Amino acid sequence: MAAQPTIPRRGLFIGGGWREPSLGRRLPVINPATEATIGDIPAATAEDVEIAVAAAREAFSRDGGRHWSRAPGAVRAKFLRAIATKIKDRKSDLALLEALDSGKPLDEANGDMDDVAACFEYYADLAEALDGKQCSPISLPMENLKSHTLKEPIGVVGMITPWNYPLLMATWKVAPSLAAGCTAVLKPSELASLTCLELGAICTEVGLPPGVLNIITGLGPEAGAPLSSHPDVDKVAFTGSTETGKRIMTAAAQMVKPVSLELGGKSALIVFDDVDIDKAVEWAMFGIFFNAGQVCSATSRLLLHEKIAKQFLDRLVAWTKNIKVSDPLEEGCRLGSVVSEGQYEKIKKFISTARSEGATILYGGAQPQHLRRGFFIEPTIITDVSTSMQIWREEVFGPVVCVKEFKTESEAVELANDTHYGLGGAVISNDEARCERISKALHSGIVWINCSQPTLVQAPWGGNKRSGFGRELGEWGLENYLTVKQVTKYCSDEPWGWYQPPSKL
Ligand SMILES: NC(=O)c1ccc[n+]([C@@H]2O[C@H](COP(=O)([O-])OP(=O)(O)OC[C@H]3O[C@@H](n4cnc5c(N)ncnc54)[C@H](O)[C@@H]3O)[C@@H](O)[C@H]2O)c1
Ligand SMILES: C[N+](C)(C)CCCC=O
Repeated sequence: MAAQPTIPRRGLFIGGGWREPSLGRRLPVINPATEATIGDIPAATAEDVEIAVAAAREAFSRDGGRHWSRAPGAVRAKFLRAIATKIKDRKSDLALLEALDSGKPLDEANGDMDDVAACFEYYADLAEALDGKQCSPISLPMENLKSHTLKEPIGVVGMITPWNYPLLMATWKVAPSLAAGCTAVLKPSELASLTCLELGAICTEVGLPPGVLNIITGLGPEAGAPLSSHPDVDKVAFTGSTETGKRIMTAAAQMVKPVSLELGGKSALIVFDDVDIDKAVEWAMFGIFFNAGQVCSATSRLLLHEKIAKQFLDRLVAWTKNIKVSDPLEEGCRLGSVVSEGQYEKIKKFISTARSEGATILYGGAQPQHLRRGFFIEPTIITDVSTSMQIWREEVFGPVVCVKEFKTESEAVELANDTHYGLGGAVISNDEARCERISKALHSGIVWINCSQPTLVQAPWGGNKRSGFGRELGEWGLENYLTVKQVTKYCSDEPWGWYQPPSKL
């Protein structure tokens, strides 16, 4: 097992320095795998939001923006690359903090840190490329007018993020917004904020100009709500539950403030009868047991062709029994604890409701026998599910998959689309044409073919329907933080000629 680190005691990161929260309150940090309190984080309130937003505004307009918001992208790229380098240098201690804070296996947390560094590097490249995209001419059907566009940073961004990938979800917003020239106030989830606070320490080490990134920790209603409704925040970027997303959107609407919303999901994985069963089983497991199913795009509804359903489920159970469920720091752990007692109780309730509604718990459904402390839930497979059951309709956000059989391709598509969500979807089949058809038929922002979950920083990420709108990652992620200005110039020696000039006396 990895050695337990000392949990750094941090304040709020505002204006390039650390501040105690105005009301002096702190929130406990609980290791969900042991239930032990391992540290605490500051609890920001509206007073702190005020100070953080002012710091971000001052940094945005400092020296007319010469050092940040209007500086060449190449200047900002230098800072983003320096942050990436520090993340890599500190990879093992950041991964350890992430695992202790969230309960995810250390191997997964290490992978997350690689993704964080790659994201900062990717947006460093895009910041540089932005310089070459300025002053793009617009083709016009006349000679006397010339137009071009400027891509400008949207301003001060409020960012509110969840706990399932604490530093990675924050990075998906911080890296592109800083690349664009915005300044930001980040409010990570109160359930897992440690690595985001360490990002503050890294910003200091790389000499990021004060106030460009501010990080305030605290509860949603106390710190998140005043941030989302603050009149001096130009845009709110949110990742979290659909319920909170609605609140954010309502608050932002009062100021006609743009929002991007990355919300929940109930994605389906469709498996046809022409597949290599074991290969497909492993993707089905990765789609729902990775990060204990606490993944917005988790393929939590498994649709099996009736001809292979029995054999598939037998193999799925056999493979699932083989998952190492343990303390996240144990070598080879593949399923850690869920993030908190609240989530643990919520997931158990979903399972008991499924049972009481007539579904069968084919495997799992309880706390593992060998782990009596910590918020662990066995990987759980639920069959005999009908489309009216809660387990089919609602996001569990835990290691729980529900299974249905289908006969035809159109039935599979209909079942997959039978949800208010529209984040992800996946199909496994050896028939390429069928996979193409299904990728077009699924009502979702992401489709995986012959896999589930691989995520690339270059490709757009986001959902339709109640999974939100806007796209993160790739060049779409940068556009989220840019506003396009049209500049039009009259360039003729002739007068405009609409009004009669006054007669000369
Ligand atoms: N679409 C995506 O890319 C994506 C990625 C990760 C997670 N998610 C979704 O996130 C959810 C799990 O995360 P969670 O439990 O942290 O979500 P949550 O909505 O409870 O919390 C998310 C963030 O919002 C804050 N918050 C809570 N109430 C608020 C309020 N009234 N005003 C402003 N901020 C408030 C929280 O403090 C936290 O920082 C799941 O539904 C999951 O699907 C989506
Ligand atoms: C693709 N990842 C890395 C699992 C991240 C998904 C983000 C949403 O939960």
